[in-house]
Order: sequence, then structure tokens, then C-alpha cells
Amino acid sequence: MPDSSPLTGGHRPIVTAAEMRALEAAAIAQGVSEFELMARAGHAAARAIIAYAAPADTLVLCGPGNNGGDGYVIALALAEAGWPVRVAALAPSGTDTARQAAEGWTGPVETLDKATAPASLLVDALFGIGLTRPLDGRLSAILARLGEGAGTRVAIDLPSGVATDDGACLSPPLACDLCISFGAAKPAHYLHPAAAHVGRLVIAPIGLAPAHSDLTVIGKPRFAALDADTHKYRRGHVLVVGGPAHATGAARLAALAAQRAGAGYVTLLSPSAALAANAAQLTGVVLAEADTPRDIAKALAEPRAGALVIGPALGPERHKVIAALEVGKPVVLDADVFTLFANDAAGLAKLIAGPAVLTPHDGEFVRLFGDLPGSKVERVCAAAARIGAVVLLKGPDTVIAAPDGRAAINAHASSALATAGSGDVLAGIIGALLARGLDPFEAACAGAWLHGDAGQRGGAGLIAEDLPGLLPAVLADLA
Ligand SMILES: NC(=O)C1=CN([C@@H]2O[C@H](COP(=O)(O)OP(=O)(O)OC[C@H]3O[C@@H](n4cnc5c(N)ncnc54)[C@H](O)[C@@H]3O)[C@@H](O)[C@H]2O)[C@@H](O)CC1
Ligand SMILES: Nc1ncnc2c1ncn2[C@@H]1O[C@H](COP(=O)(O)OP(=O)(O)O)[C@@H](O)[C@H]1O
Ligand SMILES: [K+]
Repeated sequence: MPDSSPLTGGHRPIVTAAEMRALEAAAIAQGVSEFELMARAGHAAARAIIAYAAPADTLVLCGPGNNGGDGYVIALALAEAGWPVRVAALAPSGTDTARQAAEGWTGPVETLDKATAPASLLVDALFGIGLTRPLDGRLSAILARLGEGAGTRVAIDLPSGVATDDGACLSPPLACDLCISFGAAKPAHYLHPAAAHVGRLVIAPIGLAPAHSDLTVIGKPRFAALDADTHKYRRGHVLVVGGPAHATGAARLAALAAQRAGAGYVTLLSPSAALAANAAQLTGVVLAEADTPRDIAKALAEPRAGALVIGPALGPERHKVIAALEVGKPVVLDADVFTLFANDAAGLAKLIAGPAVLTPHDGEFVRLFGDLPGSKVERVCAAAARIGAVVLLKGPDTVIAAPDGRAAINAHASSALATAGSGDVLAGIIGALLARGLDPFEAACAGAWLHGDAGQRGGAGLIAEDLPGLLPAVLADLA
């Protein structure tokens, strides 16, 4: 048995526009007025701005809805704090609550047009979760010009122009330095392309009930300490299926990553033709000869074998995949598996007999599942339901979904991870967590976070070979 199952923790809810409106309606039903919620939001945003930036001449752009209403509250709060503030409105307030907020602002209100002068700090309170269509071209041009003229750009709730639920950019948003949102994060804060415009994200509490959502953002995982009397097999035994003699590196990267992620024992199952190449480069990883599908199945069926990673540079070995899946132990399916089962998700689903995590990138995802409709979250959820296993779709906004409806976004990463072999390392990390006894969804979530953290530590110049060596520091800082 593996050591006591580590717990991952810190998933934070992400809510859609409709879920946010339901939370707001529930608070109002409890007796809080909509204006009180707006006042809390505006004051929290003003505090966040004051904490972020030194006092500066500020221009607050107010839209016609309640996002604009927040803007008037912010303008007043900043002015009361002594900041030089101007307000420019796109149109008169269209809701009673926003009108009430606008009435609280007794300073001048400019008409937002092409003559509006820029300011050092620009607050975008044009549209939030109520945006339904692209900004008109004239408004977009004005926003871009004011954005260019500002040193600091702040979005209220969301940068105007982004679609709350799927992270699309309906029109070009400002590249914001700071975004203050309320109650809970929205998908657009983490999904690209919108996420690239958010800057630092602050979620201000405004007294709503805690949000419960199937969709979360992954927080720092927590792991139970190793039992003092543990031994190498209890920490998890990972098998990695190696590729042909000319392509041995990918499996070795996965094997090293599994070791560094905490597996007590890692075996690389190598074809005999690749044994010499692997032996020349491996030390602590145990090398075993495995030429046939039967060899793979036999090794995985051993009672101490905890999980298997198959796919990185595997080559045309569909029968090895089939044999491994028949054993029913936890598996990570990556890379070549998606080519071997191209357009055959149904066939692969039938073969998966135990816990499984699939880790495709965009191209591999489409190869296996075809061109699914909807947002990235919807596509990954649909794929997980279809395949009956956890699917982790890689990218700057890695999305993970389980067949039971749980879904998560990993925002803790670095573009330094966009380097060949980095995905092989991720597969090995997840293999180690599966072998340690984690539920596949939690293993995938924690794996993505640990991989992302290693990427952040590596920074510029990072190559995949560096990632396993960064993991001890990542793990040391979890406590
Ligand atoms: N839901 C909540 O719990 C809270 C919401 N608050 C704020 O209220 C916002 C939502 O307010 P609203 O529902 O009024 O929505 P918005 O203020 O985001 O915008 C809606 C208004 O803009 C119009 N509109 C949409 N797209 C447009 C476009 N491209 N061009 C021109 N007009 C367009 C709509 O017809 C509507 O009049 C949130 O984003 C947040 O900032 C806060 O006051 C605090 C509490
Ligand atoms: N811009 C980015 N920001 C953060 N992470 C990224 C970015 N681009 C790629 N990654 C991560 O790097 C890894 C690349 O994996 P993959 O494409 O499978 O590479 P390979 O097949 O070469 O191993 C994935 O974990 C992915 O999420
Ligand atoms: K906004």
C-alpha cells in the first residue's frame, strides 16, 4: 500500500456570470440591497488600487450598467482619499443602482469621446459580466488610445471586451496591470486569450455566500508527510514505457520526473534495442527489458507496481497500450497514444479499465476527440465524460476535467514551460502522484501545479531536463 494519501488543497471556485448573478440575488433575498453590494465592491476596488499604486491623476471610465456604477463609487472613494480623479461616462446610467452611485459623485462627468484626455492611471469600469457583444469600433479606438496614454491600467471585475464565461476577446481589451473582481473569480480571468489582459488579479470579498462550483482554480497542493517507517515501494512504484532506440529521451524525462516527484522506485521498461542507450544515461532508475505487450502487462500486474506512464516517444505500439490498459492499474496516457487512437476515442474508452489521466496538448486533443464545440472548459469536460477518465488539456491555461463533472484550471505556470519535453516531465510527475495513491483528478491538478511551479523557478533558459531537478525545491516549499 502507498503511504497515507496526500491531500491536495486550496481549490478556489470559479463562477460564471449566471452563477455570480445567482449569488448576488441570494444576498439580496437575505436583505442586502444591490446598492450595498455595489458600495462594498467599489470601496474594495478603491482600496486595492490604493494598495497597488501611488496616488496619481486618475480617469475612471464608467459604462451604462452596474460595472459603471462600481466606477462612480471608486471615483468618489479615490477622491476622498485625496487622489485627483476625473470621470468620463459612455452613457447615462441605465440601472437604478448605478444611477444611485452616479448621484454620489458630485464632480464633473465628461462625455467619453475622442477628445477625452488620458490620465496616468486609467480605471476601466465600462463593462463587466453584462457584456454581450463587441464594443463598437469607435469606443474600442478611444479605449486603446487612453490605455496607451496611461502608465497603469486597472480593470473593474473584467477588462472590458472579454467574454466572462469562455475567455474570448469580443473586442481588444486593455492590457491591464491590475484587475479587481468581486466574490469569486470568473473563467475569463484564467482562460486565454482573455487571461493575458488581466494582470494581477485581486478577488475582493463583498459578503456573498461562499461560491460552490464544479469549476475551480488549482491552489498550492498539500501533501501528508511521509510515514517515518515508509519504504521505497510505499512511496510508489512507477513504470514508464520506453520508446525505440532512436527516441529514448522522452521516457527518461518522465522517469526522472517521477523519481523527483516522490516515487520511491521507478522502472523504465525498455525495448531490448534501446537498452544500451538507456543504460548509458540512467542511474537510479531501474532499467528492465520489455519488448512485447505481454512484458508490459506482466510488469504492471506485479503487486508493487503502482502506476504506468505510456506514450512519450512510444512509437507505433498500439498493442502495448492495449495490454497496459487491460491490467486496470492507474495509467497516464500521453503523446503517441493520441496518434495511435486518432479519431477513436470510443475505442480507447472501451479499453480503459482503471484510473487514467490523459494529458494531450491542443493538437493531440483534436486528434483524439475531434473538433468539440464550446469553451475550453466545456470541451475538456465533454472529453472526460466521453472517455470516462480524467483529461488534462495542456497550454498556458491547462484545463483538467473528471468524468464526474469536476473541472479545474491551472493558472500557476510559466511560458518557460513551452519547451520540448516539458510535457513528458508532466506525465512523469502525475505518474508519481497516481502511484502514491492520489485520486486521478487530484493527481492531475497537483501535477500541473508542481510542474508550473518548477517552470516559474526555472525561468528564462529553462529546458525540460532542468525541470526534474527543480522539483525538490518545489516540494520543500509546500509545507
Ligand atoms: N453581480 C454582482 O454580485 C455584483 C455586480 N457588480 C457589478 O455589476 C456588473 C454587472 O453589471 P450589469 O449587469 O449592469 O452589466 P455591465 O455593467 O457589465 O454591462 C451591462 C450594460 O451594458 C450593455 N452592453 C453590453 N455589452 C455592450 C456593448 N458591447 N456595448 C454597449 N453596451 C453594452 C448592456 O445592455 C447593459 O446595459 C459586474 O460586472 C460588477 O462590476 C457589483 O456592483 C457588485 C455586485
Ligand atoms: N505559454 C505557456 N504557459 C504556461 N505553460 C505552458 C505554455 N506553453 C506550454 N506550456 C506547458 O508546457 C507543457 C508542454 O507540453 P507538450 O506540448 O506536451 O510538450 P512536449 O510534447 O514537447 O513534452 C505543458 O504542460 C503545457 O501546459
Ligand atoms: K470593466
